[in-house]
Amino acid sequence: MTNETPQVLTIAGIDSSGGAGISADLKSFAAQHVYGANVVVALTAQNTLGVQEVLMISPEMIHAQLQSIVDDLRISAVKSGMLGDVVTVEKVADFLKMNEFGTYILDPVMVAKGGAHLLNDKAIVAVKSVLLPLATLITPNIPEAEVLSGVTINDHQDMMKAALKIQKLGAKNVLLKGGHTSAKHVYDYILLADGHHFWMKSTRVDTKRTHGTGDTISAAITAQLALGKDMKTAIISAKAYVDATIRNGIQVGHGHGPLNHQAKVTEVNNPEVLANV
Ligand SMILES: Nc1ncnc2c1ncn2[C@@H]1O[C@H](COP(=O)(O)OP(=O)(O)OP(=O)(O)O)[C@@H](O)[C@H]1O
Ligand SMILES: Cc1ncc(COP(=O)(O)O)c(N)n1
Repeated sequence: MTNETPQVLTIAGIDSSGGAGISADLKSFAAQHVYGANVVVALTAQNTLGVQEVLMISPEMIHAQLQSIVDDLRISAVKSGMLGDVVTVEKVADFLKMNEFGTYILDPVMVAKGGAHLLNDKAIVAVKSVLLPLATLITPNIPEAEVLSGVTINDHQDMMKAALKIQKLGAKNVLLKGGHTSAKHVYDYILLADGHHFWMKSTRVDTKRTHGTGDTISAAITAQLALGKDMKTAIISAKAYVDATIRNGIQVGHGHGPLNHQAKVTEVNNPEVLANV
């Protein structure tokens, strides 16, 4: 057999301005040299200023898309992003249980940068009970980790406490992203399945162009795992990639602009990896 390009799948929403959601995922997959398929669960009328409209796709149409994928493609890793409502969350959970993909990355997208809610309250409960226990890795940001764990996060100790609680809910590995602070450095906390834990530290980029950072890093991790990397290496490599896309910004729109997926990753983008902070 010839060298096959890994095939990965994102299940998420579409952002019409191309910065977040499925658009960010596909750009991130392409940059990691894997083939990306996409199942659309929601259409959003969205730009860098905010989300103007959301249209959920019917459960039947979501089912049909998922079926089309498994009937033909050979998916080795799946990630999910914006899921919107309970029916969609349950559909995704059923699909994951029926097909053993091995790797499932749960990005528990709840609120867009502009403040729009992309997951309703009942669906948050469903994510916690049916999707979280299926996750190889969950990638909450600070507000999402607070909702999932019930821990209010004010410092590094709180991040560790929240990640442990989330792992106890069933996710094997946890990446708690630290973008939502105003400190000079950003610290992401990683708790692995075997209890090993570490921090990734990088210098904060003073920019509003951070639309889709969460989608981009979780998609890059999905791709790296599909390429055969171990969890720690996949996370560090994806972090360097997202750092490059933030640090080499392009000017699009008037609000939270998108990332630059053409950016080259260099030494500068490697995070400091620390056992303790
Ligand atoms: N201003 C910044 N400078 C450098 N790195 C950043 C910055 N903002 C976010 N990051 C990094 O980007 C990644 C995503 O973090 P963040 O906490 O913003 O996730 P998110 O809120 O889910 O993203 P989004 O909602 O925009 O999709 C993390 O690795 C974080 O450290
Ligand atoms: C369809 C879709 N999926 C995810 C996000 C989160 O991204 P961000 O927090 O950067 O707005 C979004 N805005 N839109």
